Amino acid sequence: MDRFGVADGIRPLWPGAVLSGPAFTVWTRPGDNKGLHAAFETIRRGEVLVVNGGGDETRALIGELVVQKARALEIGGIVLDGAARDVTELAGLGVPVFARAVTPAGPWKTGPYRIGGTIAVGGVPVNQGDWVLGDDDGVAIVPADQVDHVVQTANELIEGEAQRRAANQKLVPRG
Ligand SMILES: O=C([O-])CC(=O)C(=O)O
Ligand SMILES: [Mg+2]
Repeated sequence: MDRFGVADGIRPLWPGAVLSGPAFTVWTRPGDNKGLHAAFETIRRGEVLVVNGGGDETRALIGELVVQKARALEIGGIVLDGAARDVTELAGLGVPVFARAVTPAGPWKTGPYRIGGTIAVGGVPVNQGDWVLGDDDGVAIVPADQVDHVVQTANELIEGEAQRRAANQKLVPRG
């Protein structure tokens, strides 16, 4: 995607977290998680909860209890342009969670919020149903209408990288 689509400043909260699934979008007032609880009323198995929390780093939108809910509902994971807490427990729960920051301070729970529609995470636009990918390097968003093209291009890149890897293995020291 010409190096676009990568969410700036959004990091995995535990090593080895891997994420792949369609976006379920939420906008929330910075530091307020009422909209996340509302999202859990309709989000479906495999969908990735993607939240624009205004990039706020001072109040955790989720922690162990919210992620326990996510695990029970078998959602694909959580991506926050905002903060989280309880990171030690998150690693044990195994739900892939990506966020901008970690803070011990909890969230407000009064709203307002919006569910669905176009939001942004890390400066990247996200629509309901866009494909969300995450690993130890960070998060990328693939627009729904580009998924087929990106998968094809990625397979070509994988093939090219296999050739580069094989060529690298043939290198020997000079002199
Ligand atoms: O209190 C909250 O809403 C966030 C939190 O720590 C949890 O989900 O465990
Ligand atoms: Mg907690």
